[in-house]
Amino acid sequence: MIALEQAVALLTKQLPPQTQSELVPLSDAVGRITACTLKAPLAVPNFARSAMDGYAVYAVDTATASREQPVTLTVLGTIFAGDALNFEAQVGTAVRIMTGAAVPVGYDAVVKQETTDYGQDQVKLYRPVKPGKNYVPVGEDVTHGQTIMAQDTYLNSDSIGILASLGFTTVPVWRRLRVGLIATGNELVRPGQPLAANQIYNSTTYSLAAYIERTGGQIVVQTICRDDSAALTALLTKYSEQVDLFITTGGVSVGEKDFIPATLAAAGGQELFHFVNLKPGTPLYAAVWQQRPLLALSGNPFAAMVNFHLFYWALLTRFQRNDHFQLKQQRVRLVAGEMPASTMRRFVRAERTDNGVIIAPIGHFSAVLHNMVTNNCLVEQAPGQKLVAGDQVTIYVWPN
Ligand SMILES: Nc1nc2c(c(=O)[nH]1)N[C@H]1C(S)=C(S)[C@@H](COP(=O)(O)OP(=O)(O)OC[C@H]3O[C@@H](n4cnc5c(N)ncnc54)[C@H](O)[C@@H]3O)O[C@H]1N2
Ligand code: MOO
Repeated sequence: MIALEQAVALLTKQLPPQTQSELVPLSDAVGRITACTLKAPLAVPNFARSAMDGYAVYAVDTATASREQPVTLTVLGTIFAGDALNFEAQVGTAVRIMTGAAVPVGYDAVVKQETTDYGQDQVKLYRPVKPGKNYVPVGEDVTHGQTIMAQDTYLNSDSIGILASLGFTTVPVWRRLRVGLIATGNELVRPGQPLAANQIYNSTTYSLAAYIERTGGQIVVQTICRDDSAALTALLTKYSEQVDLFITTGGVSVGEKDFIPATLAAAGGQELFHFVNLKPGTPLYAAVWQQRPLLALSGNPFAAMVNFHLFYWALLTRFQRNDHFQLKQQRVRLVAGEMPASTMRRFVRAERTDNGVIIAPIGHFSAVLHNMVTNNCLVEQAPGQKLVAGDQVTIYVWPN
């Protein structure tokens, strides 16, 4: 049986970094990765502006100002944010100015109004200011031509505002990872359809689709396939040109209908591994088919999610060229709960809190899904290791 890390390396090798980019509207770019270096097409601000409501002045005129002996300056007029400039600055004068308004060329400081008499035609200044005080120079935030984002930068919510401040309306990003999701099993029914006797709703691919779409992937197809080689081969053939990665669920164990490995072999697929040294989800299978990786997850819903987390984020990280998508490992304290030893390396669902991680007393079967509402990470358990409260443990946390 292959080791987990070896299996991850074998599979990720089959999905090279994305080389195709696309332009997306700025409002759709959050969560995407820049496909080239972005440089500032203008300075921000691109005019010198006031940081305060007050009076634009020559700093030198204010040198002797004090409460007892104010300096009096003639006020040439008022400028608001957005106004065009029509004042000629002269020594011995001031202009009433509001925050964000352009400072007329010549003035080199702004006296904030609280240290004046708020005069309209003439203003008394009670305190000196140094050149540059309350004066925002061109390019205080960004200079013209500055590299604002390197290639392969993850665009967070703040990045969108930064690009808006520079006038971007579209952003070049790497194209999405296109995924085909196929749930196999004669017992599976799509939510919305009536359940016949002994059938269940397909749940796993709904979680997978939610994770994939939330992190910038595109679901090309999400469907149920009967336990039938011809049907599976037909589906793979139909979508192979449209996807970068196939993910299937079920049909990989040793049961008589566990037909995925045999189907792939018959269709010319090249097996990468079958059965990985982990629990749950041991019968995990992967192959390359028509130059595309196919990851076949265990059928049991929680086992499938463990399989998914341990492999998908590594694939996405490489494909989208950014560590944001990595499954993060942390060492934390197990504050409550325990787990008996397992002969195999095991991943246990747990709840990460501000104080440490908690393993619930029940609900650890691989067909149990409901408690993933509150469980939000996996705790690693080495073969033969018992987990008890107080232990330092390694947890795996998936990206947002
Ligand atoms: N004789 C043995 N039997 C089994 C072994 C074994 O080693 N020897 N391994 C068990 C383990 S461990 C697992 S995990 C499962 C994995 O089997 P498959 O991956 O082939 O999955 P299925 O048999 O198709 O399904 C298992 C279980 O999960 C339900 N299921 C499947 N797909 C979905 C879905 N999309 N949504 C919701 N539920 C799903 C399915 O109905 C089954 O109940 O094999 C054990 N057996
Ligand atoms: O892979 Mo199974 O879910 O280990 O029990």
